[in-house]
Amino acid sequence: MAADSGWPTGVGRRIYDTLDSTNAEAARLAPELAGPTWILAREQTAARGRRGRPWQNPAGNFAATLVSRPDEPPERLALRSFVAALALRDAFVAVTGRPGSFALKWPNDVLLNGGKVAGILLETLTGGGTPWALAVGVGVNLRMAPDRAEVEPGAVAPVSLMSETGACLTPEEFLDQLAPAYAMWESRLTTYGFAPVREAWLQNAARLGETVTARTGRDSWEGRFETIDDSGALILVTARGRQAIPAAEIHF
Ligand SMILES: O=C(O)CCCC[C@@H]1SC[C@@H]2NC(=O)N[C@@H]21
Repeated sequence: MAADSGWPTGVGRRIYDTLDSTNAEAARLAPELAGPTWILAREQTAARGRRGRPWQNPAGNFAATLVSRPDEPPERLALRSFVAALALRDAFVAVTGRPGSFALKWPNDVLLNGGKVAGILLETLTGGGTPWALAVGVGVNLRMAPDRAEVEPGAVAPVSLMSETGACLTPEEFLDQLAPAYAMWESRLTTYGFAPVREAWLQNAARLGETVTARTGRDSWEGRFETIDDSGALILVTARGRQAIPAAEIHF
C-alpha cells in the first residue's frame, strides 16, 4: 500500500525529530491550524501521561497528537478517548492480524496480551474558560516497553508491540494506519452519536462483568464492571449500589 493511499481527506500531518511533548506542540500550533492535524515526534523530551505522570518515550516508539477544534460541549469532547481507543485497536489488528490479543481498558488504555501497549492523554485547550481545541495524545510502545519499575505499583505491566507480536513498524507507518482508523470512528461519532462507538468499545472492553477497583486520588470503589453509560462513565455495581464514575483509574 502506498504510504499516503489511505490518509484521511482534510487532515494535516506534521512530523518532527524532537519535541518536548506532542501535546505541548498541539497547544502552541492550535491557533494557526486550518483543520485537524496529526503532530508526530520521533523523540519527546518531556512527554506527559495522565494524572501528571511522566510518560517514557524510548526511540522507535510512537508519540503523536491529533489537534482539532470540534465545535461541541466539553462532555462530548471527552468521548474522543473511546474514538482513539477503537482506532488504536483497528490499527493494531491491521498490522498484526490478531484481533483476539487486544482489549480496551477503561478509560484510556489499550492492552495487548493483558499488558499496556498504548495510552491516551486527552487535553482541552481553553480560552476564557471555554474549551476551543482538543488534543488527543497517543503513546504506543511499538518497539520497547518501559521498565516495570518505572510504572506505578499496581498498574498494568507495560508491553511492546514488537516483543509480543514480532510486528516491527516505524512511527510513521503506524500513523498511516491510525489516522484513517481515527477518522472513521470520528465520523461514526459525529454522524450517529455515541451509541455505535460505545457498543464497539464494550465489545472489546477488558474485564467487563468482572470485579475491579476504581480509584481517584480521593476515593476508591470496588464492584462489578457492568457497563459504561452514554457519557462514557464507568458503571460499577458495588455493595452500596450502582455507581457511575466519570473519571478514575481502574485496577484488576
Ligand atoms: O498516561 C497515559 O497512559 C497516557 C500517555 C500518553 C502519552 C502520549 S505520547 C504523545 C502525547 N504527548 C504527550 O506528551 N503525551 C501523549
